Amino acid sequence: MEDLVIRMDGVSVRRAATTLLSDLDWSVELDERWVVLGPNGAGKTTLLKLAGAELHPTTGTVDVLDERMGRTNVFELRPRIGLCSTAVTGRVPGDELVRDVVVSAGYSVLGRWREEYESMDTDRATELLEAMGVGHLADRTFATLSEGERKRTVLARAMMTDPELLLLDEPAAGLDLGGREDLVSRLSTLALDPDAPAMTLVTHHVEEIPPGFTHALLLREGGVVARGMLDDVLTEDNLSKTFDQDLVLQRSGDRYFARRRV
Ligand SMILES: Nc1ncnc2c1ncn2[C@@H]1O[C@H](COP(=O)(O)OP(=O)(O)OP(=O)(O)O)[C@@H](O)[C@H]1O
Repeated sequence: MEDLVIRMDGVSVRRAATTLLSDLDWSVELDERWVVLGPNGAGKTTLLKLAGAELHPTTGTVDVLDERMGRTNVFELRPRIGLCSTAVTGRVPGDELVRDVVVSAGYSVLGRWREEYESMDTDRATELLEAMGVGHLADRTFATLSEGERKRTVLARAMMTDPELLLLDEPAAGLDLGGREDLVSRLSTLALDPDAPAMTLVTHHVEEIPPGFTHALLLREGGVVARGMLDDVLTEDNLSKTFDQDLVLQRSGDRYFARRRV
């Protein structure tokens, strides 16, 4: 697969009579940063679960980091993938120290299980928390953090294992305007770093696309509306089809804004 980090061929996911994803082809290269955009129920989280080796397709093939789903040991594969989602945030025990939330990722656990971690690991966790602007909160418990601080902590955790692929499921959901802008800016710094892993970010909002993201996949009802380079794919026409609304799309510098045409 050479530089391909994710490759999906003819992928469908079905549950009883419901089709969550239908005949999807998609691939992500090492240096690409993808945004997956679509309305509620479009299949975005299902797609991310396939990429995160948490779900097998009903039909078709999924290769992640050169491993074929169904033929590989997912427990060996998952530490190579950084996952940042509300589901992960929700699984963190409230009494866990913020530094331990990050450092425990290196041991593939949530919830402190060792009295002492290696000091190299604790140093790296502290560095990552500082890079996310929450270094000063390292000795607080997770339950005492604001939503924005929790998201930044879980992002630091996702980076702890030095992943080859970073998957972000609605990282800005639930944040206030300042929190969203802070996160978009930190994700932009990461996206523009040539040493950062390949990234895929799921969102409902074009305003949340961090500058530096290169590609977009637009999903609607489990199918692809458009896919390719961000500038080519993110058009008024494609966005209106995706969200089934007559939308106006504006670009200001390297950010996008959308609203309904009145
Ligand atoms: N186990 C299941 N059985 C039946 N339907 C399911 C199952 N899991 C998900 N779905 C349905 O599949 C569709 C796609 O779900 P998915 O969570 O991937 O969408 P999404 O694009 O991430 O949505 P949202 O933006 O609301 O998070 C939804 O309509 C959902 O109700």
